[in-house]
Amino acid sequence: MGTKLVSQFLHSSRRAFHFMRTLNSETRNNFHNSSSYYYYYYSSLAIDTRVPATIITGFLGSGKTTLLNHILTSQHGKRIAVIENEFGEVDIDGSLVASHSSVSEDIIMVNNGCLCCTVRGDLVKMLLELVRKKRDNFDHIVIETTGLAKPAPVIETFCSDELVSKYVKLDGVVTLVDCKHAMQHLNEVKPRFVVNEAVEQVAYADRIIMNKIDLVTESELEILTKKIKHINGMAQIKQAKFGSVDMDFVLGVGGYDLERIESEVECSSSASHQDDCGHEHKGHHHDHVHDSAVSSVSIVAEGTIDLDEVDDWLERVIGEKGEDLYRMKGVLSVDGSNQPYVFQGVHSMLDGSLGKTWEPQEKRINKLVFIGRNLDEVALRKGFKGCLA
Ligand SMILES: Nc1nc2c(ncn2[C@@H]2O[C@H](COP(=O)(O)OP(=O)(O)OP(=O)(O)O)[C@@H](O)[C@H]2O)c(=O)[nH]1
Repeated sequence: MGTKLVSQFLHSSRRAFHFMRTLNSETRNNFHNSSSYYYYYYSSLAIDTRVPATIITGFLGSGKTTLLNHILTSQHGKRIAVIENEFGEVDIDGSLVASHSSVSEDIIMVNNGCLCCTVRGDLVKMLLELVRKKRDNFDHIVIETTGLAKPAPVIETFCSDELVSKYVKLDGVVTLVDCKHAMQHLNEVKPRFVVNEAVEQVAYADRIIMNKIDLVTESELEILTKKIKHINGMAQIKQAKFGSVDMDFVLGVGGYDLERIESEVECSSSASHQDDCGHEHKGHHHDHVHDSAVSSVSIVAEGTIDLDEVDDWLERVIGEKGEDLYRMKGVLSVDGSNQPYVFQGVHSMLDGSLGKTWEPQEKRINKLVFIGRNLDEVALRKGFKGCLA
């Protein structure tokens, strides 16, 4: 357990490559009967030919199919394969989508049942079937989940299934929010140990579409935006009517690409609380909305970090909070290195590499964002401070 993977990586090699680490947490055991660390290396210098996949999620009726139709009928030059996930015997959404589609090669696969629980194996099967038999017919996969799906297991499929992650890469999670009804769902108090799907869908998003803005007032939108940013300070947000957003907002997001972490973390941390070096950053997003068990913590701090310390600290945080730690991203200024260390993670899986060399005039600032349940903000800040060189 004492392996210093981050430091080892930096000290032993200057080549940029990724690592993936899986700790022996309860979460991992649920998905993967592995009881030991699992390291996965591959060169980020190699061209990534894997097919990107987008997960569309959002509460019942929030506009997922409407967005899907918009994607299928927009001019983006991509051939899309769709995996639809519907309860019940009649595949209404599948036929809706098909009738709107302008591209004859669209491939639509439907399964009945919930992708997030009973039929996750089906998702793996469908993805593999697509890439094995029809790879030349499409450039991107879009998966529409049911409104009650928990996104975590679907995301985990891309990270933990070796075959899937060999051929398909998760591009991003796009969450539709029904502005008229979201607050009610987000605030719904669930019995202990029961997940609030609406909150989870927001928490895991890389992109959030606040849909149906025609049905609410400006002030309602403002309050809901605060609520959403409190839960997820990492995602980019756009308001829309009938899912009408630019295609580059939903396709080609690179939400899990280490190369994009710097710009993604930039967005989220610029809206953070007072930082650890004592001055404020604009755009406070944490305005104290009702406490929700799921929230974001952003840390912005000058100074350089000791990689061994960060390694230990992240290992501890993941070990203690793995299951409750939904997403994390960071850019770190490493003591003695002219390249930042960038990382991103889902639960106990962590993926990191060296970023592009700091510009001579660039201010080397550490930026980290955590999204999770019952995060201890004070402890996270303190833990990070302890890593400063
Ligand atoms: N007023 C208004 N209605 C919308 C908007 N976007 C979608 N709708 C309508 O909302 C209803 C639900 O939209 P869908 O796209 O089917 O939502 P969904 O998330 O796929 O629904 P489920 O699959 O049942 O979870 C449809 O009648 C849409 O036409 C919007 O921006 N404004």
